[in-house]
Amino acid sequence: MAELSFSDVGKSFGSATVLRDIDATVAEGEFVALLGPSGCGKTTLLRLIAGFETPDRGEIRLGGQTVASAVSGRFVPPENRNVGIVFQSYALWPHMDVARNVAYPLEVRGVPRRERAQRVEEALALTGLSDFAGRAPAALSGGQRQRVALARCLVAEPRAVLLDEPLANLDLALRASMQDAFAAFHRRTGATMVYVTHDQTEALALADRVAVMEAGRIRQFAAPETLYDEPASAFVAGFVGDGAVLTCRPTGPLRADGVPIEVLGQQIVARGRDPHPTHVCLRPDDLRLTDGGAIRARVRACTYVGGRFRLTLDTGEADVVAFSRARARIGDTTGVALKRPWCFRDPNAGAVSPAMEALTQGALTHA
Ligand SMILES: Nc1ncnc2c1ncn2[C@@H]1O[C@H](COP(=O)(O)OP(=O)(O)OP(=O)(O)O)[C@@H](O)[C@H]1O
Repeated sequence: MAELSFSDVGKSFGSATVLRDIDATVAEGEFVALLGPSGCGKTTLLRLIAGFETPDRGEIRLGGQTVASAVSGRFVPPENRNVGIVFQSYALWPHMDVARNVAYPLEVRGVPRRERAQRVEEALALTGLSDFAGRAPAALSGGQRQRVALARCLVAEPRAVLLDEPLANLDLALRASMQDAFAAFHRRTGATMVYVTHDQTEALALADRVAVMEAGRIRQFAAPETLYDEPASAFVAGFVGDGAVLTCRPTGPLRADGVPIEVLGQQIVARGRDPHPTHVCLRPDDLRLTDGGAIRARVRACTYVGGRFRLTLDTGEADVVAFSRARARIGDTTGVALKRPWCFRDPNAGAVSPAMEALTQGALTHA
């Protein structure tokens, strides 16, 4: 397995730039998800790694070797990259049984029969398919077919495994059990994996780190808990996790315990590192429903989410989301208090005004 890195990679189709400024490194053995809305460039990035597309800018390296470079013009074709790919469509041979499907990449390479049999057996065991070796793909469930595709990819001992929405065709229950299967597969093989999805639950559940993409750019590349607790932009805050993203304004210098801000008419000390935050991310857990809460909000929606209720609350200024143990009636009014939400400066916010600079000067000296 191998490290994968991108430096300043860009890609256009005609006049449309679909990837820009891609600078990232996937460590050897790391499980990374590419997450973003439809059309943000996830599949194109995957195709660049596989060698189905060439970059217009920058360089891609795999295991210390440059596999594509717009600078030197070097390009290693897909068949020489030793990268495994699992598509959502499985792409199995219908006339071959499971074992033969898995053996196929080794047959093509001329691997001797005995070694082939042993490697196929191992791959089937790793994916929990040992009992299905003699079955035809048509006699398998969607999840089992996907595992055959995974075994076939694994048997070739690729330097990296690329997965393009591999669970998109499966029903919800199967998706959950396949997520467990992918996680187990990753633990046992230590494979470097890049997993494309537009399903944030899947990305956050599976990946060591998630690259959140928007309009051809990686907006934040971090561990799931960092994306959730400390989003770097309004886009990431809104795209990952539940809750609301509101504008805020700093009310004083950065302190050791956080940033004084005003949001929803309240002065609070939020979590944060930027002295000039523009936005605050209110996760449901950042809100406390209490009669004494200074913010008055009207219940707009109440849905049961297993063990508790998810409330959408209209504060008059913006809608926020909170959890409640008790069911609430639509139209009821409740008090809301803010805990310590995360605040940040959105990269699109532009320069800090001199007035704002003056207000927030003296960072830490007043802490
Ligand atoms: N071969 C191509 N020629 C022209 N445009 C393309 C080509 N391939 C992709 N695009 C465009 O590039 C953009 C990114 O596409 P891509 O498939 O990478 O997005 P995605 O994030 O994987 O989307 P989805 O989640 O819908 O699969 C889209 O606007 C798409 O229309």
